[in-house]
Amino acid sequence: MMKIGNLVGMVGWRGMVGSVLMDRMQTEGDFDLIEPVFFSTSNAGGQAPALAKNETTLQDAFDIEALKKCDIIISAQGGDYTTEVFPKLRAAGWSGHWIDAASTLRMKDDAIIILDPVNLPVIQNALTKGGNNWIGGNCTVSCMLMGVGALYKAGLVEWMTSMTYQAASGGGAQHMRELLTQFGTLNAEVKDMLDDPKSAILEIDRRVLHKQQSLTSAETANFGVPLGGSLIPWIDKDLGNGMSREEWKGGAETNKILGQGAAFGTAETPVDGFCVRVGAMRCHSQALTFKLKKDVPAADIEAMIAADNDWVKVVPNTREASVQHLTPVAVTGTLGIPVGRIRKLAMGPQYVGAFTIGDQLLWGAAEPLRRMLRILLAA
Ligand SMILES: NC(=O)C1=CN([C@@H]2O[C@H](COP(=O)(O)OP(=O)(O)OC[C@H]3O[C@@H](n4cnc5c(N)ncnc54)[C@H](OP(=O)(O)O)[C@@H]3O)[C@@H](O)[C@H]2O)C=CC1
Ligand SMILES: N[C@@H](CC(=O)OP(=O)(O)O)C(=O)O
Repeated sequence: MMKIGNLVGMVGWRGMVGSVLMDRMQTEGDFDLIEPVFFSTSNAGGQAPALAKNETTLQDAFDIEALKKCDIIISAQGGDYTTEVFPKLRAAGWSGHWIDAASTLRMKDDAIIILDPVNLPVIQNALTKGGNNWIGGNCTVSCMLMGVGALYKAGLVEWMTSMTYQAASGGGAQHMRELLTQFGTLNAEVKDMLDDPKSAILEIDRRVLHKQQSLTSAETANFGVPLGGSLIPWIDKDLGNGMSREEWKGGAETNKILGQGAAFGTAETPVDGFCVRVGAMRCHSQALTFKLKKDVPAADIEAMIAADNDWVKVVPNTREASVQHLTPVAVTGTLGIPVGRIRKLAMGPQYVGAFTIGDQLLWGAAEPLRRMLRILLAA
């Protein structure tokens, strides 16, 4: 295989996912290895970030000729951009490597969902065969597999169901702002009563509910309904069969990442559950139930999970450890993937429960992209 060049187009670098990506790339010294070219959909000709080396102005992210010069393009710009630009770029004969955070191309036959601590052999196999479309997985799926991938790799999982608690950031920056604004609005509504220790809690509750139920459409513009002090049991599109698109991704993407299913000539592992938006900021949490193919002692399960990769951490199944280390507040901004609450369930010795959390902007979005860049540069 020919050495891959290091002219790397950066698209979507100033968005929320892009900013986390830029931060991680600087921390890990990725820019020392590449010649970055920064693109913009809104400010072509403007000043590129200080990290730019030769090309210090922003290039037009819709200019196919400019994009074609890149050996590798990393996009965190979003699905609409991918839908518009990627086909034109390939149609224009570009054979470079496309690394993308958006879901648009994930399930295409010629695309690999990248999560190298879990599926490096799948990635390397595709690279050897000339693969050049590398797509980051759904945040919930990626964080889940970083935590409990060991059980899948060991061929132990008969099926898994996940109940998710997904953060506001999954919807984007405006959703995070909306959640915090709602919290502020609710607090303001009862501030006088909270300041008075003798005030009646049921009256506070009544006032909060009334406020939640009377939020204006501007105050719920992003989520569509109140999230502050509530939850939303549906994420992404309605597939019309009772399933949300986010729930569908759980099964489809998990199997594709693991290199199993019809496309690989093997059976799929059933993975299904419910995806729920909660008032967390940027960590997705999930309660998992496994049916294992055989009875494996809980201590062995813990040991397998702990040994799987450098980021997973088994949290002892005690109250103290769980409330300290198994929360979005403890995990946000870190690459750590804690897995706790591991225990056999009442249904029988093959049934195991676990709870895991991941920062959905790190392992859930940015980190697999920059690691794929490193894999390409080392190839
Ligand atoms: N949000 C998430 O949790 C996850 C998102 N993804 C995917 O990543 C992609 C991007 O998501 P996300 O980062 O949330 O999108 P953002 O909306 O934060 O950024 C996308 C683009 O919007 C433009 N933009 C316009 N106004 C601003 C502003 N005030 N600040 C920053 N950028 C601005 C920028 O483009 P320009 O510089 O060209 O103007 C930017 O690159 C999507 O495809 C999404 O599916 C994947 C996993 C998780
Ligand atoms: N859908 C996820 C965020 C996301 O961007 O997912 P995907 O990359 O699969 O579209 C959420 O809302 O939490």
